[in-house]
Amino acid sequence: MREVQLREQICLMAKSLYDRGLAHGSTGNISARLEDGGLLVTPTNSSFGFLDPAKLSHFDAKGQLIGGDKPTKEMSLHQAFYETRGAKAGAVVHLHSHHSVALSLFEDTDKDDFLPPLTPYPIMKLGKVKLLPFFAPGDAAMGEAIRDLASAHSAVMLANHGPVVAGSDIASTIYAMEELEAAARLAIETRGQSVRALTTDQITRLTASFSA
Ligand SMILES: O=C(O)[C@@H](O)C(=O)COP(=O)(O)O
Ligand SMILES: [Zn+2]
Repeated sequence: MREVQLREQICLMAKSLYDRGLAHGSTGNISARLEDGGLLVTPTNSSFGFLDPAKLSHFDAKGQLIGGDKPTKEMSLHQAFYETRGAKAGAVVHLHSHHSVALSLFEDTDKDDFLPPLTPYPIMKLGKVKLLPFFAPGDAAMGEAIRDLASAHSAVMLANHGPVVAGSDIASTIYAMEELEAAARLAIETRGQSVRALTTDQITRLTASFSA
């Protein structure tokens, strides 16, 4: 996708998240790869509801900031996904979406498989979501934690903070993020009740259609 179109798409999709309450205030950040290897990134302290395509932070393929406003404080987090996932990574999205954050607060949440296997789509679109410990926002140690996973997960949940999803392009990454939030909501709403989860065999078959 050309730079002008990508700028428009980032702002349009961010506004859609904001309008539906998936991003509030100035929370969250988005980055997306340009055809020349550079990156477009949401500026720090910007609101998804009011992004200006012309003001997105612009990095060249060498990682030098060459235009736009000051980038998100989470650049080390985003960079770690691009470094470890190579050509598979075309976009990275981070939110503070409500139900995902709520699910990360429970002591008994599975750290290696954050979402309970209740429906197919989260498994097909996200694989296993890794629950990482709490890091202060902007802490470069988050990038190290992502590098330690060595591309085994395309989605992680930062405990007491929010989810981060990497994908091949901006649209599919945001759709996968929405799936994560919907699955977390279902997990919260059915918590403590006697529900029929997917079986191990069903999960294995669904996992086969996802490649991290
Ligand atoms: O939680 C935070 O502070 C950041 O992770 C965040 O969501 C927004 O920070 P900026 O992208 O620097 O505005
Ligand atoms: Zn955040």
